[in-house]
Amino acid sequence: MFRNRLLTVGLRASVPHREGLHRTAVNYAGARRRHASSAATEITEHNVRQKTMEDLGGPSFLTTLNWLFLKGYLPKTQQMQVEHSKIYGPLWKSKYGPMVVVNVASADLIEQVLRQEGRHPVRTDMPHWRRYRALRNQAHGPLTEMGAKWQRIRSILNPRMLKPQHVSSYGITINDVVTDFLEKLVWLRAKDGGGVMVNDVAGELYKFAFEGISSVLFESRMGCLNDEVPEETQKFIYSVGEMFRLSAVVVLFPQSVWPYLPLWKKFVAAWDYLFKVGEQLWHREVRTIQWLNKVDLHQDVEGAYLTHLLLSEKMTVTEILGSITELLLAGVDTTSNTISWALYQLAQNPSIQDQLYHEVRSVCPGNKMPDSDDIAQMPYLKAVIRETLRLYPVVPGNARVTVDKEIVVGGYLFPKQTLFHLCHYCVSHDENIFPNSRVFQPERWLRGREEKSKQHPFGSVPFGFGVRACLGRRVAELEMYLLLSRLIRRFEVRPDPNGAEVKPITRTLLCPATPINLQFLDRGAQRAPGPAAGASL
Ligand code: HEM
Repeated sequence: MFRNRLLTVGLRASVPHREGLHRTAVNYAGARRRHASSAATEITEHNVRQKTMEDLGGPSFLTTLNWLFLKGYLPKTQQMQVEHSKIYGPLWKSKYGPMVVVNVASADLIEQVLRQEGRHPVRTDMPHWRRYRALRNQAHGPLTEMGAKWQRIRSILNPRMLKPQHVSSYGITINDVVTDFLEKLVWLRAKDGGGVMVNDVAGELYKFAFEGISSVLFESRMGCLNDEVPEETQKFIYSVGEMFRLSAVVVLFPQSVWPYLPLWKKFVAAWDYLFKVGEQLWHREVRTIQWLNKVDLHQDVEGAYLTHLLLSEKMTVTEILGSITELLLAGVDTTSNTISWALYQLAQNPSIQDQLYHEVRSVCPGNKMPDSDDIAQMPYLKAVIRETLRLYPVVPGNARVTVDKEIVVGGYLFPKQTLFHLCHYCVSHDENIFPNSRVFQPERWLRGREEKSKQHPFGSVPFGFGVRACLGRRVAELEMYLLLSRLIRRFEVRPDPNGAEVKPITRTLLCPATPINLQFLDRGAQRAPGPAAGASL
């Protein structure tokens, strides 16, 4: 009874197909394993019947709870994707409380979903994030807005975030942050690491990423890399973590009980703080602009993203605040986790690190600050980041809702409003697409390699695809390239001799389960630049 009720609630979006469900229940009773590759249609005596979502196999809510809580997959849902795809094939449905989710775990099928997106793709309706904004009268940003309003926001935010000539202008600002971060590493290893070791590199990179994105957005420094991190910055960092942690739990409860949950109050408080910081930074920027009299001059201001938004006068203050807060939120853990994993892998693989070092030294010798033109000549550096994002996709699974039309995927017809979960982690570890998939091999991304030419274009799409893909991709890449190239040029990175293997864990994003501690040794002046990697990406 309980199960039936959940099923009914969960399938509310597919009412037109209920009849199909009953028929299917009879036709397929007892069938446990279903594979999307099986025939698209079922041929009966009288007709050919289109398979629908109801025909898909997958775990019940209780089975899912068992996996999450008893089998212990809650912190490693990325691995649950892999295990479930072994049981159910590349397409299956799971139930999470009242939600039914269709999991898609093959590059072909992910391509089918993404290529059928309309003009206004929706990730999920994120009811809890939207409810907060309604409660506090705050505007939606690119992460939470939908439909034509979302498209309008993106059309305003896109140019200065994605156009190469604008993004490369952030290089100087980011290089300043990188300089401070390298000094911070030196300070940390002297202070707590016996002159070599830096503990919890991901935590330090989190501060780097926060400083990096805020300096791009506001052109002002937050002091995250100071010896003593300002209290409000620490609280912002804490609030982001709390908000993500509580998000995953709040959404499991019916919306009607949210206001009565203590965790809802904490969730609201975390968001309040994030918006408060956004507002403070906004005020600071407005004062600077007024001081510089830039508004009167209407000059083209390269650099500060917020200044540009303010001067363009295309958004209201509330809208700018909504967008800036979401950009801050999206731009920190993503970049910092990715660089942490890249360093972790480079430390384990000295020959790969050497190859990267030689490439950087040959393109950018001495203390020259790399810029976008230099980066363009560093295919190996780019391959290192691509491979890191394949092995550790920071967004391990991405949601997509079919809003206004039915679509066919893997031969199954899905109704409007179907919620798809694209299992990127599972696909980017698929041996058929990436041989030796567990091994860190940047070479597989180098042009001219046979493997590269055979790769499926949707085998690893860490920034998403299409019009709703990551807004911060170019800035994130620039940050990661500048930091990694300068860091490897200056230090030789080695693993913690007493450290155990660091595994990934899913806390909304894919993070290191245990702290990553690494040794940073100054590169000897005697090391001569070696040959460049010689390949191109
Ligand atoms: C390694 C770094 C990053 C990775 C791997 C990453 C990945 C992603 C992914 C997978 C999505 C969802 C795309 C989709 O649904 O198709 C996304 C969305 C988004 N990202 Fe990133 N991201 C990164 C860094 C950043 C940074 C630095 C920013 C901010 C400057 C940012 C801002 C956003 C925003 C605003 C969205 C929502 C876009 C929309 O819905 O229109 N991301 N990102």
